[in-house]
Amino acid sequence: MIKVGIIGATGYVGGELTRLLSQHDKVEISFLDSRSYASMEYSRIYPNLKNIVEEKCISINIEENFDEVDLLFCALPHGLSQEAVKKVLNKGRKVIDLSADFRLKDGAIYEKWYGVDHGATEELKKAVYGLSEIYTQEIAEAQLVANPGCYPTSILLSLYPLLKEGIIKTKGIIIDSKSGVSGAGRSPSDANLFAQCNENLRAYGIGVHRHIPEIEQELSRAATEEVTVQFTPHLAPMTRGILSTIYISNDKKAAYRDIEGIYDSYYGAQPFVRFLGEEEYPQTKAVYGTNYCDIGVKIDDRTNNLVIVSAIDNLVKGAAGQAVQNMNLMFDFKVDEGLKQAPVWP
Ligand SMILES: NC(=O)C1=CN([C@@H]2O[C@H](COP(=O)(O)OP(=O)(O)OC[C@H]3O[C@@H](n4cnc5c(N)ncnc54)[C@H](OP(=O)(O)O)[C@@H]3O)[C@@H](O)[C@H]2O)C=CC1
Ligand SMILES: CC(=O)N[C@@H](CCC(=O)OP(=O)(O)O)C(=O)O
Repeated sequence: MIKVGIIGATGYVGGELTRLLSQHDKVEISFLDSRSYASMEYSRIYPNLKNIVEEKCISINIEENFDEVDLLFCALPHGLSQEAVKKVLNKGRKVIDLSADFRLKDGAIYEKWYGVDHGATEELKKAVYGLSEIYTQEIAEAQLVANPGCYPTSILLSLYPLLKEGIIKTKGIIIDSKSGVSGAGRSPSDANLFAQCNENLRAYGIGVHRHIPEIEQELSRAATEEVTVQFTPHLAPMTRGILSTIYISNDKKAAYRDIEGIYDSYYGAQPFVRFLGEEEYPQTKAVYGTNYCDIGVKIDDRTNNLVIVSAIDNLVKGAAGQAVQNMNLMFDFKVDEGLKQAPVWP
């Protein structure tokens, strides 16, 4: 049994971490930190957890509360967890940060894309990028895991194996992703008002979205050469889910059976990546509330394009579920412990 604490526990990602951890047999939640709701019962904020999570929120004292836990989850907006991460590492404990602060290996690239200084570049060197199925061994040995972004998770699980095995081109990759509104977090904003999201679909951040350097960093590692991508995210009128559709011209003449073989060798023994083949296409409802990532592939001989589609739940595989999966790796628990829920349907 390990003790964990969550800071930023009242955000959507914190809420999802609490839901998943409340069902994990090897975990005891020590504290649920909140600035805004200190002393309030947690289930007043997350009514789905009534009679399941009895704790009240507290505003933690870093020095005292960090001594209680084996692992800290940081689910704060970017730029806010660096001091906490430094303290946890100094105390020799483990931490999983769900923000973008430790994902980019180069602090200068973080500063360019996020527009804020990086205050923990030494700690950055210790961070392991937490894409569970790809960096499994490094994550198991890590003290600091940088949990991937939601869009990057859906994209990298699809593309990393194919680039690593050299079966697709590194140039001209086009990615079109659609996200549910919970991807924007719980803080209200004009752009996320119901009347403006419902029955609406819109692109945003074309060529400037903050996940571009993260996607390119990891695809370049896979390909061992610089990879650039055309990435367009869209806000879709749904609560959860990301559907990514990726287009690459099939100039290397990849055959379906070779692609299937590569996915099978990377994910055949992994519980959460389901390869659907070339006849079935992933859909967000089929992974809703779960840690699954569904992937499908179509080779279009008429246009000479390879089209890859992937679906995840942004709050689970795209955030809290992948973090719990990483915790399982770090503490040598079964990889699917606490994550075995089947998706709801319809
Ligand atoms: N939403 C998603 O799908 C995903 C989110 N992420 C990342 O996870 C992290 C948390 O995201 P999410 O839960 O969606 O965000 P939310 O905005 O829903 O929650 C963040 C929480 O952080 C706390 N907080 C503490 N200090 C501040 C501050 N100065 N400003 C704002 N909030 C503060 C707030 O709780 P309180 O006031 O109670 O302390 C708030 O509830 C972010 O870094 C996000 O980018 C990663 C992958 C997917
Ligand atoms: C729909 C929506 O707004 N999505 C968010 C996803 C951000 C996120 O969660 O990513 P980080 O963890 O890297 O901050 C966005 O596009 O900014």
